[in-house]
Amino acid sequence: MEGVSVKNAYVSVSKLSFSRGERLIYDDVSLTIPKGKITAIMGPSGTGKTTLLRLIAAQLDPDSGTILVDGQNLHKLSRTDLYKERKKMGMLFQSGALFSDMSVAENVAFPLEEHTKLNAVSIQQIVNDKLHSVGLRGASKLMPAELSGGMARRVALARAIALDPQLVMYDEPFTGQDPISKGVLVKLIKQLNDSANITSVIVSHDVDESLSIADHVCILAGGKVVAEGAAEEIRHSLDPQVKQFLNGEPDGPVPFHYPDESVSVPGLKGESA
Ligand SMILES: Nc1ncnc2c1ncn2[C@@H]1O[C@H](COP(=O)(O)OP(=O)(O)OP(=O)(O)O)[C@@H](O)[C@H]1O
Repeated sequence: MEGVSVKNAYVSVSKLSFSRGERLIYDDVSLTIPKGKITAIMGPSGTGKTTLLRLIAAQLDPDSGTILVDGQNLHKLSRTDLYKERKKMGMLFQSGALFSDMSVAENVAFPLEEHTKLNAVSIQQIVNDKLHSVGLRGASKLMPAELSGGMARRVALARAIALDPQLVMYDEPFTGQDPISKGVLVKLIKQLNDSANITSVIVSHDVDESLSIADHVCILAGGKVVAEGAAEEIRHSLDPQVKQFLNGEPDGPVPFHYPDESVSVPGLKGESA
């Protein structure tokens, strides 16, 4: 199912290979992230989903293959041009904690102060708008330590969209959130995607939450794309690997164990006994 043709690609990954030391993370992978839609990237732990986001953002370079973002190969750009292009991307990484010594408003203002020449009044207006869009305008003066986990994630989201990005990448946005916060985040991601015509990519283990808003789904395992297509198609897929993943079954075609060369079974590449 690799290399599904999708009209209006915002990100096109073509024949991507990438290794970390001896470990082949991506083996000739092609996939598409459609423009203006929400794409969910799913797959077992350690497959390389975060790595894929870092490759798309050109924080890492492919060993071979190409990644085009809005038609541009970011990996070939000069540092200055790459810096400009990165401003069009918002990233909400798991590790993207708020600055603890800055208020909520100062956190959201930070990218605007770093990357624009806007005056303080304009910055304040944008900060208010962004906080309003995540329902936290009233929290602008609070410090991160005064926020719940769900509120902190929403502030981080307001910061990620401060520069009006065309592409927003969310790495495990729902992790550690209670069901209510998860529901709020799901709605927010969908709302932001639709209202600002953003292209969104969600990397997540939360199958139900991701599938509830995804238009396009890509399931990765063992260095390959095991399934890619419309969310509806994937949900009804009869492919055993897809079913194993969507149903959270520990045993199936996708190995549970991290590859261990010392006990690998001949003929089963990347699978341990
Ligand atoms: N900086 C690094 N140096 C070496 N190996 C790394 C580095 N970062 C990640 N890896 C390895 O690359 C592989 C893919 O990691 P990645 O974080 O992309 O997986 P993931 O699918 O996002 O996992 P999870 O769902 O558990 O977050 C893992 O085997 C990991 O150990």
